[in-house]
Amino acid sequence: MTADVPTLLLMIIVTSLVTSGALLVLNGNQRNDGLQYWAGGLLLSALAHALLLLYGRIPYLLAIVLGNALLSSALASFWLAVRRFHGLALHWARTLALLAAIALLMWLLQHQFASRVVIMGLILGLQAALVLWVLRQRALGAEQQRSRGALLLVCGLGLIVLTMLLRAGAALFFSLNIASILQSNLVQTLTFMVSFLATLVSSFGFVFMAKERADQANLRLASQDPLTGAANRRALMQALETELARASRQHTPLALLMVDIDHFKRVNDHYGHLAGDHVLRHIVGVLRQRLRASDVLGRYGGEEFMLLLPDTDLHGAAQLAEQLRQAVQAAPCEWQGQRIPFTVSIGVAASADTPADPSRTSEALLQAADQALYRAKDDGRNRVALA
Ligand SMILES: Nc1nc2c(ncn2[C@@H]2O[C@H](COP(=O)(O)OP(=O)(O)OP(=O)(O)O)[C@@H](O)[C@H]2O)c(=O)[nH]1
Repeated sequence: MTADVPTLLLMIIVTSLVTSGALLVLNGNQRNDGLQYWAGGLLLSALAHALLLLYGRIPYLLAIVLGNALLSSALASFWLAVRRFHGLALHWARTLALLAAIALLMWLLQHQFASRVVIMGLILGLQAALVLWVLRQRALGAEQQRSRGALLLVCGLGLIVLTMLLRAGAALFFSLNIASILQSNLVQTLTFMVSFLATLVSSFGFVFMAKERADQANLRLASQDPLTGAANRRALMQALETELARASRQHTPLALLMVDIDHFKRVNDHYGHLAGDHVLRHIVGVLRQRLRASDVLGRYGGEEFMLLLPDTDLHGAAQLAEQLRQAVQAAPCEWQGQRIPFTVSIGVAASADTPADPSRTSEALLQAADQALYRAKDDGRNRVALA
């Protein structure tokens, strides 16, 4: 079964052009995730296939020498896109040297179709394998392991590697029985059919990867306090409900600490609001150093922070609260060469470990910790009070 090669080439050209245009519009000028390199690669691929399609009607130099160099530069552009996506250096000199070498080889092999097929098959296959190599190295990161986009991209690139190596092998060990790039046979049909599919699949994969990254960034923004980087109030409330449900299921205690900076207004009035902001970031750093990975720290509002301590009872939480109070006092904040001493008051509450306990609602726990905090303030500040 064979298909008309010029038709297949046209399909690749149109698909590459449309996808490239869509990517350029989608990307705008804002993002830096390599989409513009991928779009550039698709444009180069469209141009390369157009030149190959014109073989016989335009000079050999344009159709084959430039056509193959552009084909290789399309894959080089995909490689640059993936490197840019992962924040790796872009090796322009190596890329240009490869393209020059391909042009020279194609010129030297003017009358040897089979040799050209073998060499280009090997080069393009290896280039696609190089892109896979970058992805493999990065797959160790947590973000990539779960990425469905990366999986699609790997499938598309894998198809290119396989097809190009099979094409090179077919030309090397069997006769292709054709004399030009535009003639049809099984190998030609498979090559261009799979190239068409691989272009689509890998482009979808790369766009998904960019989208997944943007989604993650949005999720982070939606759950983070922009000033301190701690969880924001919305994320805190969500975590409180989740942890309460877990504590209830597993019959474990859950502690909640309300940490409030004492006389923070004076810090602002005396050192200025920027210094006040710096103190807020500083205290998050001090608190974080003493927490477990499962603890949740967030900014409840203004100069008030909330800490959720899973699997911790009132006694354990009170001990930690006292350590935190002392740590804050012992680590005054440095701001433009000045030391800004400050203290905190902490209210501690915990849900008991019996499922029927009425303190197992978020409102009850919050209210208890809040009341304890106000007692700590009333009793003179810089202290811990238990609910
Ligand atoms: N710099 C800065 N200040 C903030 C921010 N959010 C709230 N504040 C300030 O925090 C101060 C809170 O003041 P108060 O509620 O009177 O509390 P306090 O001065 O800490 O007194 P006590 O809590 O009673 O010890 C106000 O001056 C707010 O302007 C912020 O994001 N940055």
